[in-house]
Amino acid sequence: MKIYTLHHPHNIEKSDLPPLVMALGFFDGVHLGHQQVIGTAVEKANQQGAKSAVMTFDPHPSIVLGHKHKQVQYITPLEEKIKRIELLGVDYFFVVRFTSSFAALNPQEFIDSYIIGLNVRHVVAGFDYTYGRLGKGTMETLPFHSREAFTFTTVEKLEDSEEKISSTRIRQLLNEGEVAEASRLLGRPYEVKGTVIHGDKRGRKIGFPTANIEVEQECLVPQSGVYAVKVKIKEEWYNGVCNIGYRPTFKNPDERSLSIEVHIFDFKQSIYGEEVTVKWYTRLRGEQKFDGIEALVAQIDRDKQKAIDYLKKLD
Ligand SMILES: Cc1cc2nc3c(=O)[nH]c(=O)nc-3n(C[C@H](O)[C@H](O)[C@H](O)COP(=O)(O)O)c2cc1C
Ligand SMILES: Nc1ncnc2c1ncn2[C@@H]1O[C@H](COP(=O)(O)OP(=O)(O)OP(=O)(O)O)[C@@H](O)[C@H]1O
Repeated sequence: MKIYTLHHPHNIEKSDLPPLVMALGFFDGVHLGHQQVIGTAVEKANQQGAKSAVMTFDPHPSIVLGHKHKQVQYITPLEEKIKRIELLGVDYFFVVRFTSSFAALNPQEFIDSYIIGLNVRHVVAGFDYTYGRLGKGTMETLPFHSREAFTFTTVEKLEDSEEKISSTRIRQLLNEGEVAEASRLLGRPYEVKGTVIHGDKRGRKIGFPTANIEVEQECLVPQSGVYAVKVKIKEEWYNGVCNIGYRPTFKNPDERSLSIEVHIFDFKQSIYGEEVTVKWYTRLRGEQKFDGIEALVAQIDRDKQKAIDYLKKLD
C-alpha cells in the first residue's frame, strides 16, 4: 500500500496518480461498518480497473474543532489503522493532517482539491459521511459538488441490535469493560501494543509474577478490572490473566496510577523492554481492595482458573 501524508495545501498533481476509487472517513477501529465501506471501494476499483484508496485524517477532528483539553483515545492509533486497512487489500492510503486551515475548507474546496484533484473517479462513503467546514457537505450534496468528475456509492447503515456500529459505540463499550461485545463489533479481539516495564516486583513474591505494560497515552485502555487475555511476545501468543487498575490492596488512593499487568501462564522468561501486544477477550470481575495478601492471592488463583477455562474454549 502506498502511503501519502498530505498537509494543506497539498502539492500533488492529479497526473501523478492513477484513477482512484476512494473510501472516505476517519475509520478509528476499522470496525465491521468501516470494513463494509472499504471493502466496497476495493470491489468497485477491481470492477472499474482502477486503484483502491482510503482517505483519513490525523489527528481526530475533535482535537481541532473545539474540545481542546479532551485527549482522544484511539481504538486503532494511526500505525495500527494503516496495518488493518492494508490487510483489506487497499492500494493507496492518504492521511490528511487535520489542521484548522484544512478544517476551514468549504465543501466545494475540499472536493476540488482532495477528491477531483487526487484523480478520484468514484467515492465510497457511509450514509452519514460529512465533509467540508462544519460538516456541511453530505452524501446528498455530493452530486452537486462532484461537478460530474466522479460517481459515488453510499453504503447503507450497518447495524447490530438495531444500533449503528460506530467507533463511538465501541469506545463506550471498552470504557465499560465490555471487551467481548466491542470485539464482536470490531470483527476481531480488541488489542493494544505496549512495552514491558519494571513494576514493584511484588507479584513474584505473592506467587503471581506479572509483566507490567506501558501503553501509548493515546490508546484506549479498557475499564479497570480483571480480564482473560492473550499476549504476543516475540511473535508468539501466550494465554494470561490481566489486571487493569490501581492495586487498592497495596496503594493509597493518593498514589493512583493506572497499571496494566499480565500474569502469563507457564512463562518464565525476562522480557523487560520487549514490545508486546495484548488482546482482551472477556472481563472476569472488577478490581477490589482486599483485607490482606492471602485473600488477594486466593482470588487471583480463581481468576487464573476462570481465564484458563475461557481461553481453552477458543482454541
Ligand atoms: C489476575 C490479577 C488480579 C488482580 N486483582 C487485584 C485486585 O482486585 N486488587 C488489587 O489491589 N490488586 C490486584 N492485582 C494486582 C496485584 O496487587 C499486583 O499484581 C501486585 O501488587 C504486584 O504488582 P507489581 O507487578 O507492581 O509488583 C491483581 C493482579 C492480577 C495478576
Ligand atoms: N455502521 C456503519 N454502516 C455504514 N457506514 C458506516 C458505518 N460506520 C461508519 N460508516 C462510514 O464509514 C466511514 C468512516 O466513518 P467514521 O470514521 O465517521 O466512523 P464512525 O464509526 O461512524 O465514527 P463515529 O462514532 O466517530 O461517528 C464514513 O464514510 C461513515 O459514513
